Amino acid sequence: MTEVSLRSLQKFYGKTAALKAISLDVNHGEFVSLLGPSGCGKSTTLKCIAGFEDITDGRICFDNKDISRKLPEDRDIGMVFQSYALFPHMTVTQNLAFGLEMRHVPKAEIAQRVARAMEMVQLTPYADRYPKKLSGGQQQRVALARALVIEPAILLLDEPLANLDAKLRDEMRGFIRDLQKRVGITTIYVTHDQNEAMTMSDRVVVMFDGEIAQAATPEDVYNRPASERVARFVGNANILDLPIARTDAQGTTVTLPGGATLQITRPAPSGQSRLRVMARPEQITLTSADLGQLPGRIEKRYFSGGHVEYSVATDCGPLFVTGPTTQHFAEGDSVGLCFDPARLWPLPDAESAQ
Ligand SMILES: Nc1ncnc2c1ncn2[C@@H]1O[C@H](COP(=O)(O)OP(=O)(O)OP(=O)(O)O)[C@@H](O)[C@H]1O
Repeated sequence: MTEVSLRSLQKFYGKTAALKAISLDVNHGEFVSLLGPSGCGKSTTLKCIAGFEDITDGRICFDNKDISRKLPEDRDIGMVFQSYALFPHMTVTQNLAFGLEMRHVPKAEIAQRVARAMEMVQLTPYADRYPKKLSGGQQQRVALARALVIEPAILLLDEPLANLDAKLRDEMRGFIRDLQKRVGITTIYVTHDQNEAMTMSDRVVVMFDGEIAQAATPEDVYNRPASERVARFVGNANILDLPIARTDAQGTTVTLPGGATLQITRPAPSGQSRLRVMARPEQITLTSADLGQLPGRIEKRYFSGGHVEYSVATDCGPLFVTGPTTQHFAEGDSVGLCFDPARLWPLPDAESAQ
């Protein structure tokens, strides 16, 4: 297991700054996802770590050794891409053996390691098949086995599930995560799918415009976003801009339109007259109009299987709320909204000004 450190890593393509001095430590055996919109620099980060792109400035260290100038083949990395990039004229066995043959591993050992890798990804019955006779998920498992069979120190995965249909993607998510835990390999995973990042990772690194906006556990990124932009990118976020009634040792008290107050016990920025707070859709409950802290009217109702989604018009703007299927509100109904102040998250200063 290897620790990966990016130290003030910069990458320019001509005048385009793809990475603006990013720093990140990935621990031994950790599964870290790079998450962000298209063009934010996720793939560039991965390519720099793999050595497929030269870096402009900064350093990349594996176990504290600077490998920034090493050739890709000397970095001890396994990589899986969105396009499986299997050799079409080789069987599954031959695809897996190729990297080991290139490394002049003895024949008997190749046979053993290939058999073990094939078993790991449950493809033993398909050993003699050619890639075009395999499903997308099976091909992706071959790609994964081919990366792992060389027993690399680090596994890099660039949107490996993007070409699979939704059901297969769900299956492969669990499969990759279980395999990674079993093998214990340090893994960096690129995705623009927040569900994928949240369900698979020990830590999620949210990137915008070549910079790291937050690197934290999935729970922290979701419940305690570092900025309004992170809050809006990761899941649905209701942002309420509320006047501060008072700040004291107990926390910050804000006033909702209509007069109800909420005491926010989490630390809030000081010296402001207003506070922007985030409430996730499932952190707001709907009740009858006379009982809620904020009055509203159901504008839209969407049944989505496990729960119901509502768009509710309020004096704080439209709010997105999810509720249980056992509770029924119809479009046009007057409702009351209740907030749990312990779960409201005050957003930092800098973003409040935007
Ligand atoms: N070979 C290249 N030449 C010039 N600019 C590039 C090159 N590769 C990437 N870029 C630019 O660098 C920035 C980061 O690109 P990158 O591919 O890392 O983004 P990404 O987050 O992986 O996006 P996506 O999710 O669309 O793959 C973008 O502005 C992109 O246009």
